[in-house]
Amino acid sequence: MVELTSFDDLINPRLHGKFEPEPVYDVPSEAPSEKASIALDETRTPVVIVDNLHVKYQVYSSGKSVGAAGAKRLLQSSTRGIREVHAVKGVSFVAYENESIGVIGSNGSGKSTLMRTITGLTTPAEGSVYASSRPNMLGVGAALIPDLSGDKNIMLGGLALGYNRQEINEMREDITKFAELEEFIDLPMRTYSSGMSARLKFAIAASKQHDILIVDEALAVGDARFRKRSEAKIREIRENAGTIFLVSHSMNSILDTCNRVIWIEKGVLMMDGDSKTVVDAYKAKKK
Ligand SMILES: Nc1ncnc2c1ncn2[C@@H]1O[C@H](COP(=O)(O)OP(=O)(O)OP(=O)(O)O)[C@@H](O)[C@H]1O
Repeated sequence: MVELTSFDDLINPRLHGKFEPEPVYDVPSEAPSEKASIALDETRTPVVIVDNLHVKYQVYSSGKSVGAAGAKRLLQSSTRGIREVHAVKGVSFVAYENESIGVIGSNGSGKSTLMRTITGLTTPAEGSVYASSRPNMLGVGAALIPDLSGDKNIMLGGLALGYNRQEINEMREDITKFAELEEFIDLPMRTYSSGMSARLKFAIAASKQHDILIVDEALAVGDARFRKRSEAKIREIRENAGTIFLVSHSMNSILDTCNRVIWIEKGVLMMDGDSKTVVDAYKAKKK
């Protein structure tokens, strides 16, 4: 059984000489809701534990999310016009090593919010997320620069993933090949079609072996053929002892790639089980 540790420990272990199994987040609410008890399978290695997770957004009624300036205004006189969106409502589950978990649900059901909270990008209102290592969202988009060539962007993306120059030089041919951009790799990325950029981003991000990887559908774009190859790559990452979450509206992708599915509707966990059972139940409900 692995020791579950907090993000703080992962970020700077030297600051945490003594191991204290703190949750990634633990924000007690004034009136805690009844906690669902989590059943752990003792025979397998848990890598992510989501315990009674609630996520809320504060939004202006204009639809804008409340940023730093908005939060300041919240402290001032009128708070009218601010609405709360309760995007994830008491979700609990345990993900184990080597699982490939599909995350499905209607538009706006809370899938991306749940994934962002697992990676630590979004703070929960209540509940906890525990992880054995830092979960990574597949994507290096933010690190890339459109005016630079695909090749230079491989270097940038690789550095963003933590590789050194020599390692990137050894990988660049494989990445270029996987992205099918051999003839275009010296051209600026802004001249690429959206499919070509998506392929390059996927190829760079997937070059790293992630222990816990989250793939949001929006990133797994490209044409049908590339989609098949990216699915195969996802399976390969999984086989190398990784755990993968795949958010998708394509039930075929989910059935081809995942051995377990979590179905969320309006922020509530509807079903968690083997892919076919959950996808069938979801399809039946959607009819
Ligand atoms: N940054 C944000 N600020 C305010 N509300 C948000 C924010 N992000 C998401 N929401 C709201 O939270 C709810 C869940 O959204 P989320 O994006 O997690 O759903 P989703 O299941 O991923 O949707 P889709 O399938 O359409 O991508 C929605 O009501 C959405 O409007």
